[in-house]
Amino acid sequence: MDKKKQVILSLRNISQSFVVKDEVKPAVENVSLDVYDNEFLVVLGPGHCGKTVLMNVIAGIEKPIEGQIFLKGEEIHGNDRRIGMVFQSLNLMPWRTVMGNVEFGLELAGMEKMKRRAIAQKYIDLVRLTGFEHSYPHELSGGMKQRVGIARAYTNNPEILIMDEPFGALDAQTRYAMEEEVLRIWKEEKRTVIFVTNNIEEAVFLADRVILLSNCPAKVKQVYDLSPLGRPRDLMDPEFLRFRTEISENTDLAL
Ligand SMILES: Nc1ncnc2c1ncn2[C@@H]1O[C@H](COP(=O)(O)OP(=O)(O)OP(=O)(O)O)[C@@H](O)[C@H]1O
Repeated sequence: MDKKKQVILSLRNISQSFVVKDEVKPAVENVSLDVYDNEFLVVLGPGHCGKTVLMNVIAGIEKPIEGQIFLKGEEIHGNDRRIGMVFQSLNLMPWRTVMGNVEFGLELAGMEKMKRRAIAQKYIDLVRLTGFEHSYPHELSGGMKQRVGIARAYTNNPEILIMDEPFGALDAQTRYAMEEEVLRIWKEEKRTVIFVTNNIEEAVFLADRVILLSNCPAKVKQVYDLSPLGRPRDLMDPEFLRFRTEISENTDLAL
């Protein structure tokens, strides 16, 4: 069987809701999906549709009111270290250097210094921050901070990496550059990536498959297989534009 098509993560009937001023407000409704090993999956949806809530549920930060999550066929409950996360607001520790931030997870896990430094250095090199090991977050540009966040996540050696709108706060040029970078890193250091965005072009540029979510509460509206596009992708290619238009016409407007 094609290795790419092995299911690594399954969501079954995931629902999440919150009580706001005595009213139950659903945020995610009955989401079921399979994620394949090593694929680049993009979860696309309008603003405030429930994307972050869904990612928090997968990462075990929130417990869903209904549904099950299976990792490699076994049900998981809550946080699992095989699932890592890169946030838009990176939560870098300003008092720690790039190295200090990247090695933090391994330090917490009690790994001795030489060993954890070697692993952290590998990922600092991978994200092309070699030479900035001793810099502090305030000395870095937005794109460089994202690189630190990516290196930190990889250093913890997750099998699945969730990236929740990592480039939402970047200017357009840096964003394009980081999209290329994230694909380069994914090709060099294969992991399953679940990348969240509300940007259709970004989704079509990056994804093996796009999961299109509806407006809040988030439901799976459609799944698009973009493998016919091949890689690298050209934003002006007629097939690229056809997918972009098709997804755009099917996307709910953010309320
Ligand atoms: N802890 C909470 N309590 C109450 N409501 C919440 C909570 N967390 C999320 N929500 C609500 O759930 C809905 C979905 O939020 P979520 O952050 O998942 O959206 P999103 O799709 O990630 O949006 P964006 O693209 O703007 O980041 C929103 O209406 C939000 O206000």
